[in-house]
Amino acid sequence: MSTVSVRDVTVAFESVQVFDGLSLDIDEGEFIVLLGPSGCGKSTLLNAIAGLLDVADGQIWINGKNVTWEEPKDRGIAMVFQSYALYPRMSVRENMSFGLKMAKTPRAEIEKRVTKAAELLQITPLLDRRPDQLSGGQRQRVAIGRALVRDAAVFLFDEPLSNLDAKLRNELRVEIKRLHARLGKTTMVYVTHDQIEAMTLADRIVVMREQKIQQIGTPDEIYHRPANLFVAGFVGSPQMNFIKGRLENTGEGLSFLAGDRRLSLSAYPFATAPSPGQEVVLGVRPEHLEIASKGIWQGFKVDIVEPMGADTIIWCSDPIGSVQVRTTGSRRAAPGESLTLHIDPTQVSLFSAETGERL
Ligand SMILES: Nc1ncnc2c1ncn2[C@@H]1O[C@H](COP(=O)(O)OP(=O)(O)OP(=O)(O)O)[C@@H](O)[C@H]1O
Repeated sequence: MSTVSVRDVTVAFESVQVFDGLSLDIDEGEFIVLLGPSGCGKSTLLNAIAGLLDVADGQIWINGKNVTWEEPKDRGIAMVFQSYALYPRMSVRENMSFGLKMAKTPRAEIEKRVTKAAELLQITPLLDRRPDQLSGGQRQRVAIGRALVRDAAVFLFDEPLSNLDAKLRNELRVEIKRLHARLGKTTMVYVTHDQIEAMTLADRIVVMREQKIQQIGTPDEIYHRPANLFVAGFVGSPQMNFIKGRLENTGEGLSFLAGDRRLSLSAYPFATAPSPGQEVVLGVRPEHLEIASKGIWQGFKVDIVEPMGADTIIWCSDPIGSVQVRTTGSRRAAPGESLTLHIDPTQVSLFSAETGERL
């Protein structure tokens, strides 16, 4: 059953139309991440689900109920924003209780929920402190706790970790994942432009660009079978290598050709019927360019070597374009050295040069 259903939604800001009939179904208990560059419409979509802005057309359903015209507080959702927005003069306990008090929840029930949320987030020892006596990470935990006590079926997060330093962000990311697992059936919709957060947290990622959904898929699908050149280039660091070329029928069946480089595509799982002569872009992840002792892709010249600890990134140049190779941390190479690369054709992605769509 879908917990959140966005049906053919259009949003307009005065003269600017943001979505034109956007639809998305989110299942009960799913962790959905909305991922995309600044301005792609992630927050607008989240705010439309939350009821913080009106839709011009279409419907929003939450828990089997049409909530398109319901107030945010009546939608069965809880939100966590980038800025914690805690009340500075109230203790953590009071901050977490405030919304429930306003809703006239009985005192014993408030106490029970705050105790449980504090335990889940490991902030019980902080309950009597004020926000200015907390670190950034602790404040964001309190903000999550304040959402948690609402016992909502759907949690909406808008870049909740982007104000934190890298170490805290990693810690809290793991906490959020653990929280989702513990809560079981709670649906989470999480906005970020950080692909690591998206890959590690999501059951499914929704990749957006210019207010349109580009692809919806598991992190594995998004990473290994990107639907188009945009998704392929946006997800993955270092970025996927792109090599321009064309499809040709050779003695080995259909092949990719770029300059005098050739790759047999007999094992490539084409999603659409390929046409020989077609201009294409070959996409290959840096970790799928293997340094080999022999092979047909010889003579790639090493430009720069970046030792990263766990792995090494080697930048190579070639008449067909420059590529980045990800190899083991202990591998070294000298600038000017010549490398032979092996590519497994089942690990590559092919895109139409004309449309950018996956072939
Ligand atoms: N109040 C508004 N009035 C006019 N245009 C708006 C308004 N809010 C958002 N937009 C436009 O809608 C588009 C989507 O914005 P949105 O904030 O949803 O993007 P985003 O992906 O969340 O970006 P960011 O990561 O920078 O927050 C942008 O082109 C933005 O300029």
